[in-house]
Amino acid sequence: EEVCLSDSQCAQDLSTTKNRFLLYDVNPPEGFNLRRDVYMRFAILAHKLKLSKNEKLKHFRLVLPPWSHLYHWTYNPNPEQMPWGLFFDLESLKSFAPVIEMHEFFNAIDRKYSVVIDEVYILQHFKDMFETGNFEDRMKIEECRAKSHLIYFFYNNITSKNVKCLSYHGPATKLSELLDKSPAKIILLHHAEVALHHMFGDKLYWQCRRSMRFNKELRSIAADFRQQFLNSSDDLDGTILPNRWQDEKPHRNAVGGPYLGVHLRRKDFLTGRANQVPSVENIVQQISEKLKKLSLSTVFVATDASDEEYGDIIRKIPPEYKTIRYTPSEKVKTKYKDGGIAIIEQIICSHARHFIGTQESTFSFRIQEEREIFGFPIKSTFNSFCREHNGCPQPSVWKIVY
Ligand SMILES: C[C@@H]1O[C@H](OP(=O)(O)OP(=O)(O)OC[C@H]2O[C@@H](n3cnc4c(=O)[nH]c(N)nc43)[C@H](O)[C@@H]2O)[C@@H](O)[C@H](O)[C@@H]1O
Repeated sequence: EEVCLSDSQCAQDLSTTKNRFLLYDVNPPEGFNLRRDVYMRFAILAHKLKLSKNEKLKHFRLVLPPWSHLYHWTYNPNPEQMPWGLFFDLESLKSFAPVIEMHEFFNAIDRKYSVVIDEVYILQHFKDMFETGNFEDRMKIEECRAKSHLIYFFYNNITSKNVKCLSYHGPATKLSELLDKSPAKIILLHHAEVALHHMFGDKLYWQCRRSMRFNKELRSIAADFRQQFLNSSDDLDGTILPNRWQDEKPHRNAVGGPYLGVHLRRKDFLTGRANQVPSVENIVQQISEKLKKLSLSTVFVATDASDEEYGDIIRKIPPEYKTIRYTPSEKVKTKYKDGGIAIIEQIICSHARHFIGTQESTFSFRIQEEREIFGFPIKSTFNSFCREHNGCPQPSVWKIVY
């Protein structure tokens, strides 16, 4: 089903008159791992549209917004549009929902030099939602409240003459009502993060999540690093998964490599959430206690901390413990950039015997989900560093469901 063998054949398949295209974009300052969550809301919508009996809805393709100008990433020299296939296993994504890369969309509509989007909807919250306490699912075209400068994925050959603001409250799947009424072939939803999950944490949610496998080369770079520096391999750690996510079965017998994995979110969290992030001394103390308790001697640190702060951590860790951080080669840096490096660090944390993350960081949440897929004991996964003075709230336990 839906297999095309060459680019031109794929483009031909996509350009059939029945096909419609749904594009979406997210609030610019949002980071990579929140964007992954927004993807799931829309992949689940696309999955449901494909199963629909309604001729107007069943031929929708969800166009993946290229990665560009991310607030947390450094670019050298100029930001470019990176496709999803650089970070994820595209075949795996496509086996859950009818998604296509932006370049597949360009080929399909055969308007390479200028793309006109039929209808653009900028999603916004209802103004009165919190005042009136009306949290019913609803949508209504209203005046635009925020001045939104549309950037169209940083392409200068995409435009639209038809831009409206849509006040919205409800799950992304409710947008099928809008898509059903609209005659448009190409629709863009901006501020897509306003639309919520259809159902957070149910079977469909986890199917979608399991289909989000990382690109094979990134997985293999992480595996080599684990093997070389952490004495960790899927064989020994009990983290072998079937080739296809569809063949995964419920299990909870993963052991993990002989190291503690930690995620220390610093940078903008140091200022934006100053009362939440512990000091280096405090972190070192929590790591040392945990290593001792688990009889481990190695900690792998995933972090966006400066070299200076990381150096401080290394200096303060007691000498009987080894601290390891992933340092990418020039080749990895050039090809995968900040996004790929962060993913490699996430994969390494996902394979640790025990994990401690940063409170309220979606980067840490995604690692927790990955560990649920690998089948780790709950206790080894849902842990956050305690705050300096403000107690020790722990993350919600969202168990995998099959
Ligand atoms: C303040 C908020 O923070 C939220 O961040 P949060 O949930 O941690 O999760 P992310 O959005 O993924 O974190 C921001 C970015 O920082 C880098 N980063 C964070 N931790 C690490 C790490 O351990 N290693 C490496 N290599 N890179 C890291 C990475 O590029 C990541 O995508 C944002 O999503 C929101 O949009 C908002 O900005």
